[in-house]
Amino acid sequence: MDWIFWVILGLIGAAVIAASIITHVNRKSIGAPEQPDELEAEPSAETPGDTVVVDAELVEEVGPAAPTLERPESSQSRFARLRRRLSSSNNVLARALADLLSVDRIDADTWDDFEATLIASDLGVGPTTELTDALRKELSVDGVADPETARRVLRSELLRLVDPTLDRSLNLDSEEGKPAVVMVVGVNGTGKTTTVGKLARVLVADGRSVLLGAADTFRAAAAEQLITWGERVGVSTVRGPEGGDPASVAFEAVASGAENGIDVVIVDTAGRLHTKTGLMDELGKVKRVIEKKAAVNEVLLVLDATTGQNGMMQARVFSQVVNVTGIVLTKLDGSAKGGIVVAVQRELGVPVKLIGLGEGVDDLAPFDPEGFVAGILGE
Ligand SMILES: Nc1nc2c(ncn2[C@@H]2O[C@H](COP(=O)(O)OP(=O)(O)OP(=O)(O)O)[C@@H](O)[C@H]2O)c(=O)[nH]1
Repeated sequence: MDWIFWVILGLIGAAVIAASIITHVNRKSIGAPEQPDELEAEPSAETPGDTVVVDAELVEEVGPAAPTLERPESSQSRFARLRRRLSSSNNVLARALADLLSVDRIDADTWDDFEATLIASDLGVGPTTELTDALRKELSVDGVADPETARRVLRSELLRLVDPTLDRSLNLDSEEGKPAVVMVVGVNGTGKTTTVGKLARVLVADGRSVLLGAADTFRAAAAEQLITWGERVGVSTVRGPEGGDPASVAFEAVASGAENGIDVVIVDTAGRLHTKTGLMDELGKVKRVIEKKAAVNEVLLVLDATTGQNGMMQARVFSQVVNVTGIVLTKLDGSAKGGIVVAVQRELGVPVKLIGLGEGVDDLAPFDPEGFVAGILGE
């Protein structure tokens, strides 16, 4: 009966070899780069404790099901549409300014109301005082002597606060043979994944090749949501197993980007409360591990404009952990608090680079100070 045992053993062995060949072929067919099965990323000098086991077999790259058929809206018509929305979204500020310009007599109460409205729009105390002082000089007690002059002062003061001198362009210059890397960070539900999708679409329309990294491995649906965005805009997504190491997925995405000559890798990270130290440390690790492969060009902090001053706290903590290079202010369409633009820039010294004004694929625009102020003034 010994021979039966040896035949069964032989059959099992053959099945195992066949299964491993099929797995290998499948991996190649989705375009994942060849990686050693287990790669110990070298610990960097600055963070000797960071090691990450990159299990390439667990990370897969999912390509778009079909080439994208949609054509992005032209930037001109996108901006015109966004500006219309902006003027209605900032209606509290716009109304306060319009009220001030229309009263017959400006007394102490009128100024108090005006200041209260500016503060309620999240402009911050300092900028509110500056704006009010500048206007007080122009507007007489007996009302607006010359509404055109007042409006001009208002426009230039607002513009000065928003600061048109800041560099708001995305830095996408990368080393030869390496992709530019954009990390997208922020608390839960601010609009990170949506922003990654919209941004990928803008970059693809600009003629750049893009790869997405789903470094949100906590939430079951997060990677699926990113893959869906990737399919919409025609780019592939690197994902890992649920509950896996987010740093490992980010590393793999950047490695794949380098191997396949991709211009920009956008890494979506899990939403995390800025108050949870462990999660914030993990975010720092994701960035350091990426940097073992390529420099991180941009760390974009996504802030929900409707959360007001709480957004300021988030901004402070995130910028301590990862060096934030730009703010994406989402949901300005649903907020009456456009003043947060000024407050957050002042606080961090980091410019608002992009704004989200809706859930649609084309509802992301570069932040344009002149357009923003014109929107606030309802022009
Ligand atoms: N109105 C509006 N909704 C937006 C905007 N950006 C994102 N959203 C919506 O906000 C919700 C959350 O967006 P997500 O992109 O899933 O947010 P997230 O930060 O990735 O969420 P987590 O992964 O849970 O942290 C979704 O319903 C989006 O459609 C925007 O600019 N305007």
